[in-house]
Amino acid sequence: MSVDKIISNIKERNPHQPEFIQSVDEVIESLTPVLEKKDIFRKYKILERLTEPERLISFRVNWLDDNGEIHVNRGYRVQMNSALGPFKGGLRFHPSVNYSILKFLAFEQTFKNALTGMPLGSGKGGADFNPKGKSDEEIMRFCQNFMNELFRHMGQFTDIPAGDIGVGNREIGFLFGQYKKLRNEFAGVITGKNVRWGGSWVRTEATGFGLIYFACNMLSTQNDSLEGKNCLVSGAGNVAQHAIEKIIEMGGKPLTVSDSSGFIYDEEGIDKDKLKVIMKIKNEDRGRIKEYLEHYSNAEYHENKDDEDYNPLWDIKADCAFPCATQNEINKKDAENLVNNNIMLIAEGANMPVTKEGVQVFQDSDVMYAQGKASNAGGVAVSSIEMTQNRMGESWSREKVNKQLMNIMNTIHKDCTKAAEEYGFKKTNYVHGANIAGFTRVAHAMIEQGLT
Ligand SMILES: NC(=O)C1=CN([C@@H]2O[C@H](COP(=O)(O)OP(=O)(O)OC[C@H]3O[C@@H](n4cnc5c(N)ncnc54)[C@H](O)[C@@H]3O)[C@@H](O)[C@H]2O)C=CC1
Ligand SMILES: O=C(O)CCC(=O)C(=O)O
Repeated sequence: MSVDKIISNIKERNPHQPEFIQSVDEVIESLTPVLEKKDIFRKYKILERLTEPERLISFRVNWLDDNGEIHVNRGYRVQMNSALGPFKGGLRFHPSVNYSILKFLAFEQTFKNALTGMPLGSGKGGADFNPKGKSDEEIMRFCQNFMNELFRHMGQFTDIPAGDIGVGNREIGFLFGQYKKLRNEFAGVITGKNVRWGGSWVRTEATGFGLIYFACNMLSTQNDSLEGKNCLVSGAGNVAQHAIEKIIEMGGKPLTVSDSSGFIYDEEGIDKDKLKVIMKIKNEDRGRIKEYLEHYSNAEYHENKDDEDYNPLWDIKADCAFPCATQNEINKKDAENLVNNNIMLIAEGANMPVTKEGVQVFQDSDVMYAQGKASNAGGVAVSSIEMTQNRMGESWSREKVNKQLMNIMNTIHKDCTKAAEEYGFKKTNYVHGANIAGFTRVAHAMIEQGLT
């Protein structure tokens, strides 16, 4: 069957799932030469099998709000692919969550987890629950009721969830507590746990730190570094906060931070003290990023407007851009603005933050561009390190884990450049490199394990 026919079949089988189709489309151009060169991948129908989850779970989550009113949400787990290890990937709590979003995330996770070189299958889950404005007690009740069903499908050798948008340290605590209660076992079944009770050092920071380690690798191909570079960062959550922390440590200057209402532009740069303020606003007060102005009135705040067809954050002149908020936050016009303003490097902290048309703009330019599959893989890599520590009953030092994270990001960078070159692409074409390297690793495992 031709590659085109494979793709049209996948589209027909998954109507009304635009994000999922987008994520599949994004890998096709990279994989076409691989599928054409290696018959075996077509014979074993690897692409068809990779795009069909091994298992889809959907369930009702009832919970009581603080006024005693009952609410009903929908919970999900997409168990995507277990060729390389148990299903592994985060949980997202956001009103937009549906099968299309979770299947795109789980599909990307397959490539990403393969790239880490660790024994990790792929999955993703979550609920269409909006944590915004909920009390701690409401969040706890929601997490407990979510786990009342999910626990049946998890296990340290089966499926190990973690956090994602709307699921941070607080939620992981409530989810783990309920799992422990239901199963009567203290096991490494969730990652991102507090270091005081089974978590790993550096897991909280890992995605943001890993992103910046990867970007440093990209810059080093041009004999350059982050020192003195102006950086645009979107998001203000886990990934954005720790990306900013590492940019500062590497001598760069973060200029922006954002949430779903708008963004802050601080021309003088966000330093360590300002980052502490952002962390307090977001992690403790659970407030809006606009509150930054109450502390630093020199900064500018731009409120999102419905009628704007581009995001002015991406039109600020800078050297590097790190989208760390959510999918499709950079459209074609944003991508053109970045390129026209001579951005050097874009590395994704978020999953699929650039639309298909935006990706094309980057691919047609000279800008260095890395997709999240490669550049944000540090989070799941340290999750794997947390799982290893849990199984061994050990707790490794912060320095040891951080060093491993750095080594993993260096290796992913090397593997991407090698795979791109092997198939005749430019060495620094990280899009093709990551897709090919991730695909071939998981494809061989699927073939070797037979048609299960
Ligand atoms: N937490 C992790 O370890 C990993 C997260 N990711 C990805 O990174 C991205 C961010 O995740 P986290 O930081 O964990 O979540 P988070 O919930 O801690 O933070 C998300 C941030 O994005 C902002 N945001 C959400 N929608 C937005 C919008 N439409 N416009 C602007 N800002 C918006 C939120 O206000 C929040 O500040 C997601 O794409 C996630 O899938 C990727 C790899 C690992
Ligand atoms: O650490 C994990 O298992 C999940 C990380 C994740 O959800 C992601 O890489 O997008």
